[in-house]
Amino acid sequence: MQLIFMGPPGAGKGTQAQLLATLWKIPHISTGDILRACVVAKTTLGQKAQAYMDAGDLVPDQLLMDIVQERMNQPDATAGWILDGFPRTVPQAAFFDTLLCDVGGGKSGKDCDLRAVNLDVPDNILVTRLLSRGRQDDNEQTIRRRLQVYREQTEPLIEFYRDRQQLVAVDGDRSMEEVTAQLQQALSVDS
Ligand SMILES: Nc1ncnc2c1ncn2[C@@H]1O[C@H](COP(=O)(O)OP(=O)(O)OP(=O)(O)O)[C@@H](O)[C@H]1O
Ligand SMILES: Nc1ncnc2c1ncn2[C@@H]1O[C@H](COP(=O)(O)O)[C@@H](O)[C@H]1O
Repeated sequence: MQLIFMGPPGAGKGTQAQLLATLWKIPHISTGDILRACVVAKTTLGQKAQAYMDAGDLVPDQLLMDIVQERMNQPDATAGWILDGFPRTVPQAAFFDTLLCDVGGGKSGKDCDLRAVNLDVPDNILVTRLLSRGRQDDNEQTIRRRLQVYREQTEPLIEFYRDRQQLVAVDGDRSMEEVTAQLQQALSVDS
């Protein structure tokens, strides 16, 4: 199963991806988690990324492409994965198609079983959820910026995947259990 989880900050991507990846025994690959680990470890990458993350801006595409390329080449990523937080820009999505072609024996993202799940949640609910999550980038100013960046740079990917008939739209403004059930149904997996 090759899944991309999309949606605005606070939509529940990480929550659902973690749960379903455990259930389906495939890796949950969160670029945000990878970057936060690099910040904590004070790696060169973490030092480059921190200011962007604290401001609610996207980290430059090239850094993300390097991270994802390395991660997708690890042995546990051969049988499938849930990718959470990537791609987030049109250049990232184009890069990902090429990468899938390289690691997937010549089948590009367009031709493989990739599905892009979009979790839709209204802004007022997102802000409430994020303020109560209380991560370092969950203050009011950064949340507003992340939502703006999402609308400008990431939301266009919904049409990108819809045009390719790979989009699965799910209402994320439900309880966690209801969202999980919707996802299982939409992706036709019972367990
Ligand atoms: N269906 C839900 N109902 C209520 N709260 C939820 C739901 N799903 C997730 N949450 C809570 O909302 C917060 C944000 O969820 P989560 O971290 O999964 O979002 P995300 O889309 O991964 O966000 P980000 O892109 O900012 O990392 C968390 O505190 C989580 O517990
Ligand atoms: N795909 C990405 N492109 C650019 N920047 C990214 C990407 N994924 C994560 N980031 C940065 O990390 C924070 C937190 O990510 P979450 O997915 O919300 O945990 C994000 O605001 C970007 O600065």
